[in-house]
Amino acid sequence: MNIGLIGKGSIGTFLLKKINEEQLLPNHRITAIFDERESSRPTITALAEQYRCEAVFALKTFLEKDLDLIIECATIDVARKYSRRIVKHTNLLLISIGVLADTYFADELEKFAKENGQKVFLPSGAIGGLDVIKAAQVAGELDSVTLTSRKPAKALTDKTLLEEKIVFEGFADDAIAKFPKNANVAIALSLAGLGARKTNVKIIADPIATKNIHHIEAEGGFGQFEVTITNNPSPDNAKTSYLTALSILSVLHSIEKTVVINS
Ligand SMILES: NC(=O)C1=CN([C@@H]2O[C@H](COP(=O)(O)OP(=O)(O)OC[C@H]3O[C@@H](n4cnc5c(N)ncnc54)[C@H](OP(=O)(O)O)[C@@H]3O)[C@@H](O)[C@H]2O)C=CC1
Ligand SMILES: O=C([O-])CC(=O)C(=O)O
Repeated sequence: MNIGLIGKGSIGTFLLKKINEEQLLPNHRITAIFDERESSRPTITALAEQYRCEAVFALKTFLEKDLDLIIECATIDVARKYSRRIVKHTNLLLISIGVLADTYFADELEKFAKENGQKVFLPSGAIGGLDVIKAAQVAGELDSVTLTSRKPAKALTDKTLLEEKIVFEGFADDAIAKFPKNANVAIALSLAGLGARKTNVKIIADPIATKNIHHIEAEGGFGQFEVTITNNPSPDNAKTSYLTALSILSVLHSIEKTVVINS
């Protein structure tokens, strides 16, 4: 598969290393990196040279490339800006899943993808248990879902905290509006289950925590479910759990398989 990449941060550079340098997924290769900002030219050019792919500075050129999939690992704003045009040309993997909290945008993206025979892949990111939530929801056997995220205080606030503080309590769509770099998991959970207006979220800034801990509780006709994941942070971005990038590799790994385990 020829892959196009948007985002050269902790996830983007990890993918370049694993896929192009280490060839962890022999059937996949990142063939182009895209960034139209003038200020990014030197970095994108250097990365393209290092990882033997092409640096592309115009969206039109990027979309004309022979790409089977474009991976967005940048920001919600980037996802909002480019996704709808991307799915008119090729498949899209979104990691800034929070963009889909805007239901008008999400419906339009789905419509454009469908009309053009493309898929939108949403990895499980920094959480697990979406298989359970999806299975419970498919026949309406899911009544409540709550996510409690505990992150190092400095990932969530500029203020110095001496003790832990609940910085958000409410629904998932408000969580992502307030914490666009920390609550993508809340929207992934919403999409798997009850939607962003019915998924409860609590975010705790913890001055002692060094890991990103997500606790999911759900119940309904299926039974009760609880899972806690204690994520190591990415080496280059403490806000982002390392598992997020691994979950993208996992989607790529499954994409061409004949026997696929649901996740
Ligand atoms: N779904 C999930 O479970 C999770 C999702 N995420 C989300 O994944 C995304 C990527 O995370 P991560 O790699 O850690 O973030 P980083 O901040 O490390 O990297 C983001 C990259 O996007 C680049 N970028 C910003 N604007 C543009 C633009 N207009 N065009 C092209 N590139 C751009 C940035 O470049 P520059 O620095 O030069 O501006 C940077 O290289 C984020 O949105 C994050 O919130 C994170 C964790 C979990
Ligand atoms: O990486 C994490 O632990 C969660 C995160 O930032 C997000 O969902 O945006």
